[in-house]
Amino acid sequence: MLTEEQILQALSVVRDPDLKKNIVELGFVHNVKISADGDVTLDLQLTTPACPIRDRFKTQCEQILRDIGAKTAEVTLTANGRVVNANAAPASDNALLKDVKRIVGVASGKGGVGKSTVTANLAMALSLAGAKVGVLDADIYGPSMNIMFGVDTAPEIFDDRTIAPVVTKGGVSLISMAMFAESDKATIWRGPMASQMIQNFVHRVRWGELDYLLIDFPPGTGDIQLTLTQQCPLTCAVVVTTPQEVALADCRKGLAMFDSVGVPSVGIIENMSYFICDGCGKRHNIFRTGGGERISKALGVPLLGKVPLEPSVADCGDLGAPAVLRYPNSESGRAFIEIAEKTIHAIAQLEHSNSHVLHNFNLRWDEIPVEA
Ligand SMILES: Nc1ncnc2c1ncn2[C@@H]1O[C@H](COP(=O)(O)OP(=O)(O)OP(=O)(O)O)[C@@H](O)[C@H]1O
Repeated sequence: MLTEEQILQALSVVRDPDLKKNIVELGFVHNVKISADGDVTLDLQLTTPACPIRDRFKTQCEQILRDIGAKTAEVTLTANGRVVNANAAPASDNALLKDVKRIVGVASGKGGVGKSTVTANLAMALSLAGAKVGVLDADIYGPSMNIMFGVDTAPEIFDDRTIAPVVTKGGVSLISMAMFAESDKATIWRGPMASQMIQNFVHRVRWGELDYLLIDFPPGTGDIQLTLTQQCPLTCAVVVTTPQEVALADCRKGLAMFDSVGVPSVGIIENMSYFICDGCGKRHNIFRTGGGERISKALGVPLLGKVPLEPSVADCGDLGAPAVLRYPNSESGRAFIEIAEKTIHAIAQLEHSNSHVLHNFNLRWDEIPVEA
């Protein structure tokens, strides 16, 4: 007669390649039941229903249980307190995107330039202009879109493993990596897991009918970003920068990354361009000026607009409503509205030009000179 101890001992050879520990020490094994006839059932609790190797885990564990003498073995996969159907037929790859008219990647060559802030405000400005808009927060390093939109509800996950986005104030459909992480724990999305998760978000979310789906990219131009450009059927991209030389150099890398995979960049957005003092009303250029124009001219990618550094922009991020919704008449609010109009125009031009690749920088994205 098998014991629970023997079962756990035997299953400890199954390792999670991402977490580099075995499934018993990771606490994945629950509800071990051994019948008088030697039938064994147990639950295997996954960190995500989208675990890329969940089927392999199930097969491997059931085989081990039979090998050590179980008459029959049944492993039930669970995640987030629900049963995961390992054999559920996956939704056909782009089926749920069929009513999404355009997918726009929002990227930055480096972190901290305000890419997420710009994505949230651009989405809201497009929505306020009457478009149906979705946002996929794929910033695996610091998903923050749920905070920026003041959303704290979890999305509904259906039996067929599709997900319903959460609709924010102002009517934007939102899915964020943050909704799938425990808020009090640092979640490290490792390469393959992050990539699988992003694929699920793109292909398993019931986006419904959208005019624009904005994807907030992780900052930088590494492998993850490149994979994302290949996984998402992007219509085009916009790149966010600040006027600083160091940010501009990275902005070129971002543009060249999209170029290298044949995704046209329709514009550059310069954030934190200047500061207007609420005391003296004077405009202060904190960074050097003209950077956005220079890079736009050099690479032939339109500058969609400049957003000032304004406390209300940062405040809205903290308080859960994009500035353009709360202060549409502020300098930054007006800048975001203008940027949204120019983005609509740039995408329409791209669609009418019928050309897939607008630019040819003749630069390898990882070999960009540092000078702007
Ligand atoms: N125009 C602005 N005026 C004032 N504060 C801003 C502005 N743009 C961004 N910020 C603030 O700067 C900080 C960084 O912005 P954000 O998180 O959007 O950057 P990011 O480029 O997405 O960062 P990362 O991708 O590295 O996480 C935030 O605190 C945000 O509120």
